[in-house]
Formats: sequence, structure tokens, C-alpha cells
Amino acid sequence: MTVKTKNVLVNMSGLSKIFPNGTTAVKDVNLEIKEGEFICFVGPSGCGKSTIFKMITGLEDHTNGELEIFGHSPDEARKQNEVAFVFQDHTLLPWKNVRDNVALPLQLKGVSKKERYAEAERVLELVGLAHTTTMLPRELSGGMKMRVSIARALVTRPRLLLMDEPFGALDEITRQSLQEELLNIWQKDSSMTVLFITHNVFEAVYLSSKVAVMTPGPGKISSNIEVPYAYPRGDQFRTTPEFGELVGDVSKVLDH
Ligand SMILES: Nc1ncnc2c1ncn2[C@@H]1O[C@H](COP(=O)(O)OP(=O)(O)OP(=O)(O)O)[C@@H](O)[C@H]1O
Repeated sequence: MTVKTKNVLVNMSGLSKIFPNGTTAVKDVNLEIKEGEFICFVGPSGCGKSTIFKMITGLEDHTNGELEIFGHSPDEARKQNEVAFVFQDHTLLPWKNVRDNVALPLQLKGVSKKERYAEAERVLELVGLAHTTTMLPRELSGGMKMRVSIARALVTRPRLLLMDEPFGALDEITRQSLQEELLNIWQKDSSMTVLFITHNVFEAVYLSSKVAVMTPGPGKISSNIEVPYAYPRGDQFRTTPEFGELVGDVSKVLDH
């Protein structure tokens, strides 16, 4: 299967964010994201990655420039449940079982219990946790909690999935198996676009169809590096010379 590219989904043009205290977190970012892409954002701490995500989700307004999501404002896109996000901290409610945690976004929309449980079970199956529906978060491992958190983000069938360092707290083996699962889920849904923040250059190259490298002071995208390799890539991709070369290319831009 090749990289899936379709219509423009997110359009950032001259996008800037200056916080009220005068900090310019993001300056003049131009990026066109197409439907079906998997884009990783890498860059040093404080270069504005999370601020870009917050502007896309409407949690922060932008100061200058344009930002459109499916031709809508970020607020409109969020209201239509087109955007979902996953953070490093899984943010599961400790008193609710797995199925209720996953079904929560649908409960908030007023979806009936029968329908939301059916949807929760569908996405739990996708992340390999169909057997955990009645378990409580404290009974799960760190990797399982992250899978539940991903299932909860998928339950509204978003067109755009934002992930802010979701695997940062996991050990390397769990991280790699979750990377594989995430790619499988993304490939099953031909129209879902994933934007993913990571500090890990290996993770960025393995996952993405394009790596957006950011530099600080003020935060801007200094380079877009295409990863022109078909999916599924498989574990062996990590040991190929092509993979090593791309990791080198991204690292070089980061070091400048
Ligand atoms: N609410 C805020 N008010 C003022 N400045 C802020 C605010 N939020 C973030 N910043 C500043 O904006 C800049 C970008 O922060 P941001 O969190 O987007 O960086 P990041 O690249 O996601 O960092 P990290 O990788 O450490 O999470 C930083 O200088 C930060 O101090």
C-alpha cells in the first residue's frame, strides 16, 4: 500500500501565536496537511509544537495568519467532533471502567447506552483490548491505559487525530508495539489524518509520511522531510540504510 494523499485538510498560512506575556511561541508557520497523511512534529522543547496543536483544537486562538480545518474554523471543527486528541497522560477516569471511559465522548453527546457501548466495544477490539471492558484503569498496565486512551479518541470516528507525545512515558518494547498498532489502525481508515508530536527522531521517521522539523526562537517549521516509503513498513524497516539516512537527515536539521 502506498502513502494515502487526498484533499487539503488543514491549512496553516502565516500562522503565528504571541501569548499575552509577549512570548512569540509560533511564527509564520505555513503548512498544508492532506487528508490521510501521517505527520510527525519534532523539535526541541519549547519550540511551539504543543501550541500549534492547541490552536488546531481551538484551545488557543492564533494571533496572526490563517488556520482552517476542512475549511472550518478550529472551533467549528471541534464542535463537529472532527478532531480528537491523545496526550501523554492518559487522563482516564479512575472510577469508571474501560468501556465507560471509552464511551464517555459519546455519552457527552447524548448517544444511547446501547449505541455507545457498541461503539466502545468496536474500538476496544481495534486496540486489542476487547477483554478489558469491565476492568478499572488501575488494573491496567501503562501500555494498556494508552491503548484505552487511543480507543476513546477513536470512538467519535474523528477525521483528524492529534497525538502529543503519546508514547513518551512507555518502555521501548511497548512503544514499538503501539507504533505498529497505531499504523494498523490508521491504515484501516483511509481518510483519517494523524498529527503526532515526538522528541524521538526514530519514532518520527518510522511512523510518518512527512516529518515537520521545528526550530525555536521563535517557533517555526524549518523543514518538511518526506518519508517516501510504503506502508506497512514492518519492523525490518528500522534496520534499513534508508531508515538510517532519513534519521540522519532529520537529526541534522534539528542540530542547526
Ligand atoms: N500559556 C502560555 N503563556 C505564555 N507562554 C506560553 C504559554 N504556553 C506556552 N508558552 C511558551 O510558548 C513556547 C512554546 O511552548 P510549547 O508548549 O508550544 O512548546 P513545545 O515545543 O510543545 O515544548 P515541549 O516539547 O517541551 O512540550 C515556550 O516558550 C513556552 O514557554
